[in-house]
Amino acid sequence: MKYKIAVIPGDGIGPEITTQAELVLARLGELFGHEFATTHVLAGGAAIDVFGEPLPDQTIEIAKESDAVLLGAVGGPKWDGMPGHLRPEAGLLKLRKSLNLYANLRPAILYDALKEACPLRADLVEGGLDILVMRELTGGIYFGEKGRREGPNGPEAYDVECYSEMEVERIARAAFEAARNRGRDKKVTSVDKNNVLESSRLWREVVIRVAAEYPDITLEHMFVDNAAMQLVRAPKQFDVILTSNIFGDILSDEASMVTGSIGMLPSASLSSAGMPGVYEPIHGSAPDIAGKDVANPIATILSLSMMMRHAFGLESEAATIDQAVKEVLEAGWRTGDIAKPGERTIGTKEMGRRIIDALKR
Ligand SMILES: NC(=O)C1=CN([C@@H]2O[C@H](COP(=O)(O)OP(=O)(O)OC[C@H]3O[C@@H](n4cnc5c(N)ncnc54)[C@H](O)[C@@H]3O)[C@@H](O)[C@H]2O)C=CC1
Ligand SMILES: CC(C)CC(=O)C(=O)O
Ligand SMILES: [Mg+2]
Repeated sequence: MKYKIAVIPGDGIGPEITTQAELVLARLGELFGHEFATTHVLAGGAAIDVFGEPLPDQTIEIAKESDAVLLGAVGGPKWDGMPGHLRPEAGLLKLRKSLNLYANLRPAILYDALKEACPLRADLVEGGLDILVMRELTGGIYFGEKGRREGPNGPEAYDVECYSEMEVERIARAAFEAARNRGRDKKVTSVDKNNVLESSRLWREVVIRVAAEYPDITLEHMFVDNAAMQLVRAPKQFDVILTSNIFGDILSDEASMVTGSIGMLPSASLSSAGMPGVYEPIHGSAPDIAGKDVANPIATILSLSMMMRHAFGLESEAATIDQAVKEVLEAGWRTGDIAKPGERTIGTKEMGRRIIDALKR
């Protein structure tokens, strides 16, 4: 079978990690007899350099014609001085909006072999961790009205947090469905700031309404400040965390570190309108380590596993990737971000090669 995949390497470590993921994809295709046909397109700083804008129409068109999109990361100091709407990050937001990718699934799993990379006390993560952050991705403050103006005390700036009932309803439904299908604690923790924000009060009302359709799922509510604390105090209490765009962005970075490193967390950004999903690591372009062959490619490789499952329904192929990653970690191979002090480390390319060698049908 042929699958069309648009690849957006992006900036910084983006090209290094997507290269490894593409090599995994090629080997997986050989093993299972699929043709994964990739087309490279530009977004982010790389697109600004060529086209003068962070998301050219051509990239959106090719993405829309594809079955799935694999993305590295965008952004970097070279483009930091650009006006907001022309920055690399604006291209990523536009891509998410253009494809209506309102549901961002960020699974934070602590692998057995990485227990020691978790900075928390061993008893807090005994038995492992498997949290799904369900982040709303096309609404909220990242997309609200923004601007500069003259205020009573001089120049000021504003960004508006706004959610419609429809936006909350569909992401809540995605979270309850996920909690049901995961078959774990069947619990959704909705994270908001309902004690202060009107948008959070609407969020909570809608979530409670949707919860009535899921009597088998336990719903609890938590303020975001408490959630940030609870994630390091007692992370095992979480099954599915349902939250807004900005809160999910922040909490998923925190959750990633609880599982060892931000270099481990994949994501799937999905729509329900027949658009292709975008599969990408949750981390950024890491300019501090770009071009040094030290970035961990596992988050990107695990994003491919999510692509196999969510875009193509290829469960065995997804399990093959997951198993290969597990075996390589169990064999003790580590990039710098998941290594103990003084432990021998391998680079991006070698980690990719070892995962490819471990792929077995
Ligand atoms: N999805 C995307 O394209 C995202 C883009 N960004 C952009 O990335 C740039 C850098 O942002 P930061 O705040 O530094 O976040 P970042 O996630 O790029 O890096 C944070 C820290 O984690 C490390 N790190 C990240 N990924 C790693 C990996 N795979 N292996 C090992 N270490 C890794 C970095 O070296 C850095 O020390 C900015 O321009 C930002 O706007 C940030 C987040 C997401
Ligand atoms: C441009 C940012 C919103 C990207 C980001 O930090 C993320 O999606 O995690
Ligand atoms: Mg982020």
